[in-house]
Amino acid sequence: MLEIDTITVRYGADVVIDGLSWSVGPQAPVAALLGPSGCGKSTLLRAVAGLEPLVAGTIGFDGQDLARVPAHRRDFGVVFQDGQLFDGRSVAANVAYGLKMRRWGRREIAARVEEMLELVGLAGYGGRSVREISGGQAQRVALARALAPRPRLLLLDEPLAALDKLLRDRLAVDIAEIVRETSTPTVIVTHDHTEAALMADRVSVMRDGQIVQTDTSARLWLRPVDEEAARFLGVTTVLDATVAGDVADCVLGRVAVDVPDGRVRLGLRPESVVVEPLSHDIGNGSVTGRVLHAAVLPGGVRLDVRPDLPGEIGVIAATAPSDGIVAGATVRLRLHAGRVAVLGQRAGRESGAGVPR
Ligand SMILES: Nc1ncnc2c1ncn2[C@@H]1O[C@H](COP(=O)(O)OP(=O)(O)OP(=O)(O)O)[C@@H](O)[C@H]1O
Repeated sequence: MLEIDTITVRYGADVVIDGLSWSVGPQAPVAALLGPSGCGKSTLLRAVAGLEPLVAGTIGFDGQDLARVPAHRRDFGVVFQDGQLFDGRSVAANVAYGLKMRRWGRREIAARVEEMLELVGLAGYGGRSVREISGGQAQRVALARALAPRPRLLLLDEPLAALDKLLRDRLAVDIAEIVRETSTPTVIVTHDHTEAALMADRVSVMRDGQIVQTDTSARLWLRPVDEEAARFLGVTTVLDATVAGDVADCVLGRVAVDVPDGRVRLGLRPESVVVEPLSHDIGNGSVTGRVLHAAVLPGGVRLDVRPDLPGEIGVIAATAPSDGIVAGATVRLRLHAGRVAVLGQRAGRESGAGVPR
């Protein structure tokens, strides 16, 4: 569907997209572009939309080179961070906008607007002014407006960034369902991993104007391509380890992994390290440590632990299943198999066994 081939985009002398190639195909029609602020995500999206000129390379859609197709002829729907609704107009007039531009008939427009408002859960809101709706509703209206003309591709630029976390996660799931229901291939730009995982079939990590990794979110968490990607994806500690027969051995003990024998680097998030009471002698080469800080969160306890190890390993972020463990306690650390990332390795062996898909 979407084929981006070695494109370069510049703002003045600054190269923002640098020889980037990327594609979105029918096997994974909802794709997320995930990356830190300023890496070029919006610029890439704007280039696809036809809003930024290319210095080099090509963008094609369904085999057609888009070089000479202006933005309004691409049949792509775009939703920006703040929706950019037409202020002072009604919800229905906003959704109808693209249809009027395309000279749809009155009755067709009315039916399509109603259908779209139903789809985004805003049936009955057509007559309201967009000043009288909430931020979440405004983003739904923006989505309805973008989807109404049946675009060939939907481009979402941080569509939920202005909303609070709870609403964001719920709307992310809703939007993912809506674009699948309408079979609209979609590119979502975000810097939020949860949003990317909730919405997309495939996630591409972007850095300094380049795509550094494309994978399912499950593989991305377990096999980040390098330390920078791992840290961006929530890894807090990186340790050297040696793998022999599907077991990685590191200073914090041993853990099952699914990579070939040899030296590797493990990436640990708080969920990768589980804290047990000292009385649980779990063997397996586990180490002890002292809890520096404990915070009770809805999903368990988040801890900072200083392991009883020589050398410069530093403080480890860890989790405990219940809140009996307090600052000052001496505890045992256990690595959680299946939640430890291995850096710079492709997932699994031939079968990829043991790696969630
Ligand atoms: N119109 C512009 N003129 C000059 N420089 C720009 C322009 N738009 C963006 N840039 C610069 O290009 C780089 C990439 O910006 P872009 O908005 O694509 O990043 P992003 O990954 O989408 O960031 P964010 O997540 O903060 O929106 C940044 O350094 C930015 O300052």
